Amino acid sequence: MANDAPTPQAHARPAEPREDAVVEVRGLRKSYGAKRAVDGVDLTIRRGQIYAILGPNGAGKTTTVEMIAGLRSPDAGTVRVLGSDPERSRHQVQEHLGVQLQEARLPDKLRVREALDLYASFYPDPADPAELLSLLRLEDKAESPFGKLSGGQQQRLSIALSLIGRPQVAILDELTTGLDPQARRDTWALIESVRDSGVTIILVTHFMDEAERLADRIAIIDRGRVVAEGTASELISAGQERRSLLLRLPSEAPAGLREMLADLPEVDEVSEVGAALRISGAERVLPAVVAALDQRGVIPDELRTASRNLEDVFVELAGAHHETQEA
Ligand SMILES: Nc1ncnc2c1ncn2[C@@H]1O[C@H](COP(=O)(O)OP(=O)(O)OP(=O)(O)O)[C@@H](O)[C@H]1O
Repeated sequence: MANDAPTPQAHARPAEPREDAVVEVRGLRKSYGAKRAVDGVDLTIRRGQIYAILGPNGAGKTTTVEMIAGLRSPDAGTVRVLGSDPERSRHQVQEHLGVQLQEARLPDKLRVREALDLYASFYPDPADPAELLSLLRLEDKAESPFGKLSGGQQQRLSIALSLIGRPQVAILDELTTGLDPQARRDTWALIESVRDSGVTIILVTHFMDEAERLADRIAIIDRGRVVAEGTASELISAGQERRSLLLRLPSEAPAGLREMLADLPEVDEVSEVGAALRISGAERVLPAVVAALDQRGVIPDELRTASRNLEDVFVELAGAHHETQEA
């Protein structure tokens, strides 16, 4: 936090409060030296939602939620959590906000029950640790030291700790990174039950399947800006004029066919998906590919249209410069 010199917020646009908005962010900016990490972010998060902040590594997600949690000072912009500024009304906001930040580690020897009791002691009216242990299916691990828990159990404990103060809003950052597929699915089910118990959840993730599966709304953040916002189906259906198809060529297909398809004016992108090619492009990409194959006497083993998913949206919006950004 060395670069967090407090700066005036004189140019911030005033927040327009909305009735059921629990988090309102307007014109949020934050730089680290010359690096603009967050570059004018607006967000409205309503009560009872799972709201995903989705973006590639380094997009500015963590910096954004750290400002929502009052852990970093914005250079400009406003944040309201339950109507209050998390920096100026730190205690008031922290009482209602649970935060589970990326890769939070506890001392290896600290036992699960001790960790819950310790965190509970920070709050005037904490949740019952026994209830949380049962909600997170950690009852039989209550006496286990943190260092002896599996990755999934450690993750569940860190969720439990973020919920111990009975928060109205919980921020969960990179929740399922490093978990195996079953543990991820278990964690997703758990997050849904936490949302159903009335907690608004801000889920920071770079996993598209996680956002698509869990979130009521999604903000896609790229290079410090919100590049798209809506429900998963809204994001997927915007841009339907683009089409994708899956093509499996016969083994005797002439060499150079892939390059020939990539050069068609209707084709934007050709990528490999297992043994097949995924071809994306303009509305007329399917007839163009069929005609080009027919002209060369190639009969495909398989050719079908592919339904668009959040990954396609993400690649279109944030994918193009992702690698250069990381370099
Ligand atoms: N304390 C810091 N000092 C300097 N630069 C930082 C600091 N924290 C983050 N950055 C830079 O700011 C940009 C945004 O980082 P941030 O962690 O907010 O992104 P992110 O989307 O959460 O990515 P990740 O998932 O990789 O954490 C990145 O380029 C990062 O390198």
